[in-house]
Amino acid sequence: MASEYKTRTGQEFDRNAFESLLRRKVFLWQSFEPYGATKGLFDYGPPLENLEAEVINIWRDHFIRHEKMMALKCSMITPYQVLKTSGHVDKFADYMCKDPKTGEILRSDHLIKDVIEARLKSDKEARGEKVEDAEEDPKKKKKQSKAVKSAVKLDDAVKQEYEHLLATLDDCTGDDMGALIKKHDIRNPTTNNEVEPPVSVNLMFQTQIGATGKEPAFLRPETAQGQFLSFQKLLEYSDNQLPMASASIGYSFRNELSPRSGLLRVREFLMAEIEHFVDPESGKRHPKFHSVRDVKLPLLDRKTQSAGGSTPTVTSIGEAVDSKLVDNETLGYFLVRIMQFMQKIGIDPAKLRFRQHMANEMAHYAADCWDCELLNSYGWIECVGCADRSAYDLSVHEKATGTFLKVREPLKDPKRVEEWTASLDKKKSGPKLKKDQSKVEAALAGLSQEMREKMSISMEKEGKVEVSVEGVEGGKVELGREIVSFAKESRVETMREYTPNVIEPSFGVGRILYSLMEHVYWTREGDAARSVMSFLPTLAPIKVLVVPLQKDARFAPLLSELEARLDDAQLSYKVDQSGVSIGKRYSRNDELGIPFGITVDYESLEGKGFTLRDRDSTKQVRGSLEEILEAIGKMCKGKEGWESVEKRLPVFEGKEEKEE
Ligand SMILES: Nc1ncnc2c1ncn2[C@@H]1O[C@H](COP(=O)(O)OP(=O)(O)OP(=O)(O)O)[C@@H](O)[C@H]1O
Repeated sequence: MASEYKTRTGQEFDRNAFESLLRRKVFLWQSFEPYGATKGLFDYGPPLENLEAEVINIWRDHFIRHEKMMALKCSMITPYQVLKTSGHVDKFADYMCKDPKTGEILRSDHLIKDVIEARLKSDKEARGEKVEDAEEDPKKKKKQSKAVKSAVKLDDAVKQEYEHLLATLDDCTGDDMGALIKKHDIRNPTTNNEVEPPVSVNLMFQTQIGATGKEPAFLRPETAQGQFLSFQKLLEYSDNQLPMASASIGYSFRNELSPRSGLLRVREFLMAEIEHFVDPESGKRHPKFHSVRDVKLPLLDRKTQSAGGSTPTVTSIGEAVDSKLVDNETLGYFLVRIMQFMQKIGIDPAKLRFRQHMANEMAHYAADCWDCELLNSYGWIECVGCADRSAYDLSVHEKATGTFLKVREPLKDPKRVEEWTASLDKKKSGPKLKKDQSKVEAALAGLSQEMREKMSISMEKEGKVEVSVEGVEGGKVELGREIVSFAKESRVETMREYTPNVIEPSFGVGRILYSLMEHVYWTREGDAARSVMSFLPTLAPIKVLVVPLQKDARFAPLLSELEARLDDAQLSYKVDQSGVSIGKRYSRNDELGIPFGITVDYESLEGKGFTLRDRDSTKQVRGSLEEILEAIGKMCKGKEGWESVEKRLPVFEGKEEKEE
């Protein structure tokens, strides 16, 4: 079946040819190859390492500099207690099923989804309906074809049940999935073996700090927790002013059960995360929202998805926020800025959409959540998650550590408040409560106003109260009026205290890089062997290719001068002096995505300048060294395009391209 996924020039995308280019040009490979390669771990060679650095530079400029964010570098090794409090120890897990005969581990939800989707697809084929095949992962297709060998028509009721099952799979517990696997006879598609019931496996890599083993820790699964725990320092740095945002670029680690699809699901990956802290009572407005109000975005909302649709509606962010489709201005502002970043690095706008999370995909505390998805040959892939984490993280860390993680700001209009107080007479309570004293104090401090009022009435009537205290024998302590007293007091409140809410755009750099590489890949018309990586000049890993026309010692002084000038201009370059034809040299460097080529020829020796070649059009112009360097410099800064250079400098009718 023809792939739905096309290259930028509308050609069929050939994943094998693309992957072979990535290998040939050492963009990336599986880590530790001589030892048999480790799944889910990749090494980047020079082209990809440089590309990543360029993308990160643009990210820093686009977000950190432009939005005045506070860049942070927090530790990757994270104590157990931090991730226990954040909920990762208990909840950051996936269910797996084991094929008992082969030992293969399958992620339970992926297994169910793959098998049920295969059955639905085969039902469509049996009914003679068109099968949409955006997901062209060959491994997945192979699994699907193994799961269902020939087209089988399903009962209407079964079909409906399957569709419902897929829509609610995210809500399933491990036991639910176990029951589904049994009920629908779901087996390992590769072996057709029955699988063992789902078992929950935490995705964090565990380690320990120091040699005693007494301080368990994890490699962080996200950069966010370090940023939350730096909150008070950030607030001080921003002169106690909200909104404020921090940003962190660093590695995260997830022991994925079944890493697959190359860079898309790996075990160690670079994240770029922003935590934007905002006053919840401000309606989460954003001071710069007016500047993006009219920008249109492709939004695939919840309602469309529940009706089985997958086509986004192009809407201005102003309308989307006004209609509450997007919950608030801050979230909306970030969706626009994410799209603008993607455009800046050369992502194909037709292969980008924002998908709203279904209610069952969001964390219980999240107010709204949108993923920026990029289309590549594996389908639509989440590359940036943009979530409203509300006040959850700061609140839980404050509760667990007693550290003040709130904002305190003066009230414009101080107000008189009446409050019930609960005071312990420590001199008298000490001898009675002994080691439980501090626990009782904490329990009294945690009593609500309503509770304090009720207790004051009990105290009045009975002369004693019973207080629930965590960590004491029996969980309760009886306190008499000689020890504790309740009173209604009036005071003037001058400060407001609140826990900020957090909007978090979280970028997976590897997924973006992979999608970008697919988006810029194409082959020259009529010659599938001549592939090109059309990286924008602003982020191409190498900016200039220098090619002397032939191997000739007379070119040496000019080449040295050229290299010195390129170094001076801080332009990365590669000199290709190999013996092959100039056309071949250009062709093989097009695969590295080098946007410009300078040819040194015999006329150059006579002081008649150099030719400058544009990778995408293969057109050439001629100019002096000054003119050429100026043009390249401007194009690499995004200040000028090739079309305008072509108007300024005389076009050169070179014969290099034909000299294959
Ligand atoms: N195993 C992984 N390999 C590569 N990138 C990842 C991986 N897990 C997450 N990411 C990236 O980090 C970003 C933020 O992480 P987040 O926790 O929101 O992902 P997620 O919802 O767990 O992803 P998924 O549902 O695909 O596992 C994702 O949008 C993605 O780009």
